[in-house]
Amino acid sequence: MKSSDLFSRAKQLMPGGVSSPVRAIRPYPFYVERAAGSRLMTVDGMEFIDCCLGYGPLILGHAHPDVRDAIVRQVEKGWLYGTPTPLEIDLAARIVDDHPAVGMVRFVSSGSEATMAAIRAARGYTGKQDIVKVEGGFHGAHDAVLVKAGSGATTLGVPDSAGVLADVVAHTRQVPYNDPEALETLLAGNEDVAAFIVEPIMGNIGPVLPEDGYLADIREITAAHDTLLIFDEVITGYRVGIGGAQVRYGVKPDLATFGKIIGGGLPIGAFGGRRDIMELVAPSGPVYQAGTFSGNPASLAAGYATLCWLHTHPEVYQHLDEAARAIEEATVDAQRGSFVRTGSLFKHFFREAPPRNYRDVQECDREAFSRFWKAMLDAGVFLPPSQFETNFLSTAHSRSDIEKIADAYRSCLFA
Ligand SMILES: Cc1ncc(COP(=O)(O)O)c(C=O)c1O
Ligand SMILES: N[C@H](C=O)CCC(=O)O
Repeated sequence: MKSSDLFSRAKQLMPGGVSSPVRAIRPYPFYVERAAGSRLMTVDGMEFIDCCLGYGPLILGHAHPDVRDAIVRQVEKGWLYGTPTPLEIDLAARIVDDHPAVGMVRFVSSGSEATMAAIRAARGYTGKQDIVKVEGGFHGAHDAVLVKAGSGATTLGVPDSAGVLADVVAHTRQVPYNDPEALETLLAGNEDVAAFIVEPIMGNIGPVLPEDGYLADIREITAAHDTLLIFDEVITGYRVGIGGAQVRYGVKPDLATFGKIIGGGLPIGAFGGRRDIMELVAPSGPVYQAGTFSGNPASLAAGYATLCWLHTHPEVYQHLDEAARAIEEATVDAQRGSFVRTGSLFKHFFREAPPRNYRDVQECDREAFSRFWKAMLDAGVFLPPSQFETNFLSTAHSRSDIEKIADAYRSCLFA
């Protein structure tokens, strides 16, 4: 069956025809039959260079042999036990060793669960009720954070979701990114804030980068007001380097959340941080958190294989950075717009100056982005289909892939 026919059938069976809203490309999404390395192969016989990479987890590309072998080895031994496994100790130790801010970690099944539980732990620890998030920040699809949420929520025009109780979101305050004064003002006027949750590099409207000193400032401000700082590293964890943004920028949050890369492409999430906070999580403490699939052996195996590979090839972060720079160089003469990149995260914004925050990103010319995105697809490059999502590179992108992506940028931006 062709993609168009599959989508017609899917729409009869699933809301919008998809399992996650960002996938509902118009007029219909392409359906993937298989993937390898940097490529996606569709049921229609098309092949695309993939710069979406499952929205970030696949830093080693599709079906990396080490990760595939680890999954197969695990699956041959069974894939759900409902008991502890040695693997979870290995992965926990890896994450704890790599992150000075993380003394203990709990595995869950998604990034959404991780942020939900981290917020609960912060409330349990502080005894305070409110949280602060950044406008345009995306921390998954649970009630407390679906307020001015980035990602698909903004792309589809529902940054404040229907169905979320007003009483719940009354406890979620907002500040603009890159604005430490706004945070200081808010915390000075509200003593009931348990945590400030922030993507250290905004990945769900961007990337939008932290200005010099911003992360250190918010560390200082939150500490001064007895508010916990939560870094949501679901995208940045192992993406911007081993140790994520907290190591890269040298700022220690109280709690951190992970997902994506730590599962090597299988479902996972984790939250961790200071031991005195994490000790409050059940069964050692009263903050309840649980899950049938938490610490799923196949996900742990895929994640551990991915992190081991990154540890034995630390030079890849430099290579990925150079690859993204090569793409940027292809856009230097762009008549309009701005290119933002850090490591293997990159994006061309249809706005004169690089955005500093959500309000800036919303000024982008979305129609121009849509035309550009379609032209890139026609040129054989699949980018996430929104001005509000980050593009990714993987270690599977060859020099020739990067040249093709750069050529496509050149022709599609100037077309
Ligand atoms: C920064 C961030 N936090 C949390 C999430 C939620 O993760 P998941 O989709 O695994 O629930 C995402 C992505 O969706 C994310 O990008
Ligand atoms: N931006 C989201 C995660 O990072 C995209 C994933 C999704 O919503 O399906």
